[in-house]
Amino acid sequence: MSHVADEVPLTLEGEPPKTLGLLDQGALWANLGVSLLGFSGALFLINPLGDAPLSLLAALTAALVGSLIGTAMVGLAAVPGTQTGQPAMVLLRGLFGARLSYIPTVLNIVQMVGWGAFELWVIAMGASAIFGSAVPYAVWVIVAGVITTALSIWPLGAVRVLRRYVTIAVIIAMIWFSVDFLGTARPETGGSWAAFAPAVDYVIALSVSWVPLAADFARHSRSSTAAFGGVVGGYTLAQVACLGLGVYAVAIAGSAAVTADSTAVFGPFVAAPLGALFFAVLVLRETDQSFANVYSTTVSLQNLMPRVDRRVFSTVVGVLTIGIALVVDVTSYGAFLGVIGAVFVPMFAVLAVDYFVLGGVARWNTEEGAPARWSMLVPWVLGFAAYWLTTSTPTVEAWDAWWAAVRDAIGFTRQPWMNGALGAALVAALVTLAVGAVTRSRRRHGHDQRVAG
Ligand SMILES: Nc1nc2[nH]cnc2c(=O)[nH]1
Repeated sequence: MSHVADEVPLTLEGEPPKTLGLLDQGALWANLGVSLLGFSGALFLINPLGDAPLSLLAALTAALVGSLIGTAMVGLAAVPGTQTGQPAMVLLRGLFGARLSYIPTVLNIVQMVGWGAFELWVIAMGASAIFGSAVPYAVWVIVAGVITTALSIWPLGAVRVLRRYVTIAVIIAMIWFSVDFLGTARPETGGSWAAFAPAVDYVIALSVSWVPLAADFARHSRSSTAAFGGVVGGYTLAQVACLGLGVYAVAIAGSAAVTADSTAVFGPFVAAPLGALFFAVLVLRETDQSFANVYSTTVSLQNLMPRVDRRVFSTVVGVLTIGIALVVDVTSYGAFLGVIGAVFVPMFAVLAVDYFVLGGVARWNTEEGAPARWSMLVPWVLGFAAYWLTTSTPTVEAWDAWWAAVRDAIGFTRQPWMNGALGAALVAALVTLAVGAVTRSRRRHGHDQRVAG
């Protein structure tokens, strides 16, 4: 069924090739960890509350701790993909049953298309920072969208290109900018650790946005160790480097300027000696992010329509993300994308506990007729609620006020060290264990009655 040797089969029915080793996974995830969006994100890392800047050491420690916690979750979501050979949304058939898995699948498609469009926007803004206004925004969006679509049609080839050529070019560019920025700037840091927990919170949120697509690539891993190690090692190293560089870039550009316009952070990169050249490497490489999103949308659509050629989906989704990036103000999508973790983090915590702890690995049913498992919705919904009870990320006023009222009603006080993603994962995991214990004791009781009768 495969149209190219060692490529992903065209429909869900083909056997996925297991060709990605630790270096391939590490290269993929290291490239996903360096993001043009991450440079301006350093603003929130250094001063997440707006009035208590961290010291440089505190900020870098928060970047490391938050990345390790976040990527541990992404890594756990990846391993069942390696073991079953199934993409992320198909894995959810084993958790909820085939029909119920369509609900998170549709949500995932909406968020991945949003991320894809957001990435095309940031690529176009990065290119405009290099070339000025001579080339219109729309042209860059279309060029980036076409590259993204091509990469999505040859996904394993794309990962190989990342490993062989792109990673080394990105490392050189990052070192180049580090040497230049360290010589030019003093980071705008304070001396405090007071906002350490909110800074970790922010970095966890950056990392866990990748939870829903981890298995889409891990299904091609040679081993679970390669998948888990590639995610945690590659992404953590790269994200800490990206945020660290961002701290200096924000200092050079001025935090007020970056607060007013996040793309102002690109200025210091372009202004560095040979900066346009090395920044072009980072901008071109950003297509790995839009590719990951478009490809993940493609395989998610195959959970709904398993026999449709994935190249058709990739082309349609590629065109759709181009269209959205051209006509919608994608930055308004940003807030929605930041909080979608509330849906997927508890869901994958339920999956991890059911799969690894409650023996799911031996009975995981990813068939098209997998029966519904309504009981698994309970820990998911409670984990979702726990996210909103514990998070300090503001969203829209009415929604935040509603959750503040719930907190009051149940007498729960949110502490500054609490984290939405961790709270959601913990509650979802514990409730899954409880549901598992009840189900097991019911089954045993039924068995005893049958034996007695
Ligand atoms: N899923 C996803 N998460 C992200 N986090 C930062 N950028 C992205 C992206 O493009 N997709």
